[in-house]
Amino acid sequence: MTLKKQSIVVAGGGSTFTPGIVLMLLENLDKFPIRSLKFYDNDAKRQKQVADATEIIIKERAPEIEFKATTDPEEAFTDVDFVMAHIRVGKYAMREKDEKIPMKYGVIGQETCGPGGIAYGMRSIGGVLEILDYMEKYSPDAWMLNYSNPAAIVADATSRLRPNSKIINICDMPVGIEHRMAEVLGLKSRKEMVVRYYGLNHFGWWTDIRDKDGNDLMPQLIDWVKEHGYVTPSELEGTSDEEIEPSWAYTFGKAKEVQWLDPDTLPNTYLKYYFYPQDEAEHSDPEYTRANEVMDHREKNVFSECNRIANIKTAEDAKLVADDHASYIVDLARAIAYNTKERMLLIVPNHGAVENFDAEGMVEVPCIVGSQGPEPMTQGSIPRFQKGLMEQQVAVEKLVVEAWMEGSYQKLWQALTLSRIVPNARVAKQILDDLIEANKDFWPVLK
Ligand SMILES: NC(=O)c1ccc[n+]([C@@H]2O[C@H](COP(=O)([O-])OP(=O)(O)OC[C@H]3O[C@@H](n4cnc5c(N)ncnc54)[C@H](O)[C@@H]3O)[C@@H](O)[C@H]2O)c1
Ligand SMILES: O=P(O)(O)OC[C@H]1O[C@H](O[C@H]2[C@H](O)[C@@H](O)[C@@H](O)O[C@@H]2CO)[C@H](O)[C@@H](O)[C@@H]1O
Ligand SMILES: [Mn+2]
Repeated sequence: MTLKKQSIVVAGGGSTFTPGIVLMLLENLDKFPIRSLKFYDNDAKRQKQVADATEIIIKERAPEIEFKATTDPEEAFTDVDFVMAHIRVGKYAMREKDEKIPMKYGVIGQETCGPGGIAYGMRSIGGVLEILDYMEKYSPDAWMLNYSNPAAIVADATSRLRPNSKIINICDMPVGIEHRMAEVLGLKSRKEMVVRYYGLNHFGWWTDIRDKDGNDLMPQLIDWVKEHGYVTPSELEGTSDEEIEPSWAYTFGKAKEVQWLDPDTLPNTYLKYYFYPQDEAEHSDPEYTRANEVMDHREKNVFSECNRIANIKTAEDAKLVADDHASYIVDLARAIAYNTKERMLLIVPNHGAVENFDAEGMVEVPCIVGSQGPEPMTQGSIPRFQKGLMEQQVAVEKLVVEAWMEGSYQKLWQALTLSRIVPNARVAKQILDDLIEANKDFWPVLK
């Protein structure tokens, strides 16, 4: 059967993750053929560096694909089937502030959790809605597959403000962890596992993991994780060929302490910020946070490699890589384009998938994905511990969205106060007032 050729726009063309997605798209042309690839960004200079390298990569590996990079929404969003979005409103300069401002008050600052995530959410909602609106104006039948963070807040905002839009919010953390689980189990690929999982984004638990024959893999995994977290055997032995930065190594190790809270399940790594916020604050350097690490490593590496490719005019020895992050979004696009019915974890309206949880909460659960989009799979009732945590966290996320919609200072103060990461309402207010000052070019005015 001949597969229909697809037209893609990557929104946030200047993202450090764009080259990985391009490479993954090129590696999958037999399963997901492409006729047109476009980049869209509101920072022409940043995007051009990635685009110049991409132009060379495409010329060498798939010259039949039409490629264009633009800052013009009409040109970008006209005649597309998929928008693959990963924008960062305020870029790393604002991520650094999200992380450092809470630290002034001894509170951990994080990209997607606690006060940092709340600040980022208040910037992202408008940017993501703008892109969604461009898509619906210029290509009303297209789907938007959105990685832009903080995915939990963005997903709640898009489901409330654009309830009929074809947007699916996604996260690569579960597939990143599943990749590690597969290594612990000695499997060739994470795709050999069938999982049950529930939670909010960056706030969830695996309840069941089996191989394709139905054999239960949980006992073996739990035995490993309670001792080593998600550090892999080869990392323990020092024989791993996957490069990992110290902060991620610490996170994967810390997961064991997170797992102890519920010995029957396996947790998402991000729960460490909610269970051990003081440990995280103590472990962080307020002068050099993850944003600094990313700017010094991933951003430098990706942009210097793109610039090198553009200078030597060949990508034959390119050192850019495609990982689970890229394979996940390409698999999702393929599932929709060709009705593959792949089982994938996605962020969707609950509507009963978690039986005893808010029907309007955006939950992360396994879904069967076909040309109509995701069909969530029911995960049953959840225990009181997880339900209590999720009720509190979903209220934080919904209050942020309401604060953005209504321009409400009070609701944002409530959101910060309700976050498990913030110790009390007074500290919440101090952090909020500093965040308002730092975000005056991005947030709606709060009254
Ligand atoms: N959901 C996930 O699991 C997951 C995983 C990895 C990265 N991410 C997210 O992907 C995004 C990109 O991450 P990164 O580290 O590569 O960031 P980055 O800063 O390198 O790239 C983001 C790009 O977005 C552009 N941008 C910002 N606002 C825009 C707007 N309004 N319209 C168009 N373009 C805009 C910037 O100019 C920049 O080029 C972030 O939101 C990050 O949190 C999500
Ligand atoms: O601090 P960063 O920018 O490196 O990462 C923050 C993101 O972390 C998760 O994505 C990881 C992923 O889990 C890992 O397997 C690998 O692919 O790197 C990704 C990005 O570094 C998380 O899911 C994202 O939401 C965060 O933005
Ligand atoms: Mn994520």
